[in-house]
Amino acid sequence: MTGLFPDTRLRRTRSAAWSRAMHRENQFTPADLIWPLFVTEGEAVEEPIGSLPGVSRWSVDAVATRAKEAIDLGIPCVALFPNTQADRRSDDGAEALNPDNLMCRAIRAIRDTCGHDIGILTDVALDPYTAHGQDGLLDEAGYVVNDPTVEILTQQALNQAAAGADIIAPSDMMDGRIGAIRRALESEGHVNVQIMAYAAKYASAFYGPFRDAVGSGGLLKGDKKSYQMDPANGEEALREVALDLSEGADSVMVKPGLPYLDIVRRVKERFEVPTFAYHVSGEYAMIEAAAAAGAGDRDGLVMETLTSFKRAGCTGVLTYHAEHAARLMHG
Ligand SMILES: NCc1[nH]cc(CCC(=O)O)c1CC(=O)O
Ligand SMILES: [Mg+2]
Repeated sequence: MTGLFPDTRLRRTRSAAWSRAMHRENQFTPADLIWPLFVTEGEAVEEPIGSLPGVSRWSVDAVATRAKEAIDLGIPCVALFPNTQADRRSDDGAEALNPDNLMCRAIRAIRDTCGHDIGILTDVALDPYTAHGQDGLLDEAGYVVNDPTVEILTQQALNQAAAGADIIAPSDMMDGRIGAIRRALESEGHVNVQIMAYAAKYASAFYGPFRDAVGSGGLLKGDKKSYQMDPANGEEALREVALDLSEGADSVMVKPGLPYLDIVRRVKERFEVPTFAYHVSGEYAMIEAAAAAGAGDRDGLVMETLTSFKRAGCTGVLTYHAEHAARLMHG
């Protein structure tokens, strides 16, 4: 092991840039990024999102252009989130099953423009389509019912796969949905469509700007604590991950990111499977607010944060900083 001072001086290997580069244990690369894109109606539309400075909603044609840029930046995957018009939302979220909904049109536009040079990840949950902003169906008491929701989510996943999605990412936290979706994908011939399970997703205060972005924030009454996890729990996250893997998840996600790096580390060490983190909207907004207030250097904050995800054991990170970080890495 390590000897004593002065034989051992840990500052020796830090004394020059070449040496620091040589001894660096983790390196974040553009291939570690998943770029989230919000989709809205119209053509040639860019709508800035107030609570997410620097992030916009894009019309379908513009989303395809962004995906092309992702390829040029070496980003392997984009994640799509639709801002469904109010008049297409309903209590049962039926728009999620429409083969011509915003999500499906965006998938097809990206495929037309980019072929198979980029992965398309699609979120499975009903909140962008429900009039009440919850991720599933409600009973009379307003409780989100599990099994009937899983049936709709399964149809939603098939709808996305039929449109050309590569990775189905259920973010709803219903029990049993991974197995149901996997079986349905297999029986419909989508054997190579992956599932990235939002396995350990917490009922977090960091999702606010996202709900503005997809237009469900103002609609949501109450909270999501009857399905998303209690931020106080760690062992339960390992059970969630174990179940999703046993049901056929190809990779798992921990969400949010920074406040849950301990969970990332425990999942990675316990299961040794591809493990992703969702660096969520409120975390992005926090960094942007700090930089805008002069409390830190934006580029430094962004790259240090992304590197911390790698160090914790992440295979990759879904982040609103994806485009900016990729440009920084390309110099
Ligand atoms: N199923 C919805 C969903 N998918 C991704 C996010 C949040 C992502 C973010 O804050 O960036 C949410 C919000 C929620 O659960 O209320
Ligand atoms: Mg679960």
